[in-house]
Amino acid sequence: MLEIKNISKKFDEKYVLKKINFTIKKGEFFSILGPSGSGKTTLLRMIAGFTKIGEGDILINKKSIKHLPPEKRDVNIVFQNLALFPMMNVFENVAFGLKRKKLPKNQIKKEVLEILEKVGLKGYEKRKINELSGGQKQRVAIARSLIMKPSILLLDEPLSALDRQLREHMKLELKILQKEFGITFVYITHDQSEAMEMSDRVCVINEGSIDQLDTPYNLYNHPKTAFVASFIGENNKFELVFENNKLTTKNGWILPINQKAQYAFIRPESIKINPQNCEITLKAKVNAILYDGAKIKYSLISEYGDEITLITHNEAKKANENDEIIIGFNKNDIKIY
Ligand SMILES: Nc1ncnc2c1ncn2[C@@H]1O[C@H](COP(=O)(O)OP(=O)(O)OP(=O)(O)O)[C@@H](O)[C@H]1O
Repeated sequence: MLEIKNISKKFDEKYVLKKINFTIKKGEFFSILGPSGSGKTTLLRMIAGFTKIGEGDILINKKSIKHLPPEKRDVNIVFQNLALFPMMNVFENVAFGLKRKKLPKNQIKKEVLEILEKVGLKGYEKRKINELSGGQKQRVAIARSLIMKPSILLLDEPLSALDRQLREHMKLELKILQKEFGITFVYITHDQSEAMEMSDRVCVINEGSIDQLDTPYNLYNHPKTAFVASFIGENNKFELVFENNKLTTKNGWILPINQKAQYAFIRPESIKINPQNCEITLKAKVNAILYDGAKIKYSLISEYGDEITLITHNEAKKANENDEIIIGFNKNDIKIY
């Protein structure tokens, strides 16, 4: 339903977006993920109509929206700073768009009360915005957008101001609301775990270009570039040297791969302690251990001096600090770029 066609954008003679192409399906939870400055907000503002589309076009339901003003685009946006009206109470904030549409008073009341119940704010109608917690403000902002029943809701880092626990909770709530309303979400974030956990598909942007557009599963298991391999999830990264037909790390560990490459990656959970039957084994020393209940993270130094992180999930501790251990993994676990 939303097509981004060959979009490029220059600011001060420098391209911040380069030939961006993708299509978003109706009802999809779609994230645009990238580091700070990669061009995410610029793209979102073009969809919303706040930044002029330079080269390329944007289509909603096959019609170009290039020349439509923001209010005619059937999209709504939840800003990072929420942009709520501080002088109005919760009811008035949520009712704002419907009032502007001049709907009858009793219909506005009915719809506002319905949506407030859905976002868990029943009974908060008369509260002032500054009398709400961060999570409650967030829900008002979302209710205010959802009530307009846009085809597409754009969300620009909407959870970034919340503390960790609330953010975790709101991730789940957002996902549930999105499914319930069946609205297409375009979600901007620099936080890979937010994008991975909530999205149907994620578009990874790096320096203005798409590195990979894929499902969270494929981004994690089949990253197409070294950037995606290091940006998504935890990964062990090795810089490589190719000499005398041998691929080695800078510290001299020879990889069992007869091919030129610049980087190798091995996921921390692919590496085993004291393995039974792994194709590759190395000696390593345990430098430090981080325990968080669900997982244990071991920071190791291999016999060649390479730093390696190993993660086990919900298992008893298998080694202590300063222990000399054997670690192992299979050839398939090594991804090269
Ligand atoms: N109006 C503007 N004039 C000039 N340069 C701009 C303008 N808006 C954005 N830029 C530049 O374009 C680049 C992309 O910015 P953008 O805000 O889209 O990135 P982002 O990925 O959303 O980053 P963040 O996560 O930090 O918000 C940055 O280098 C930024 O400085």
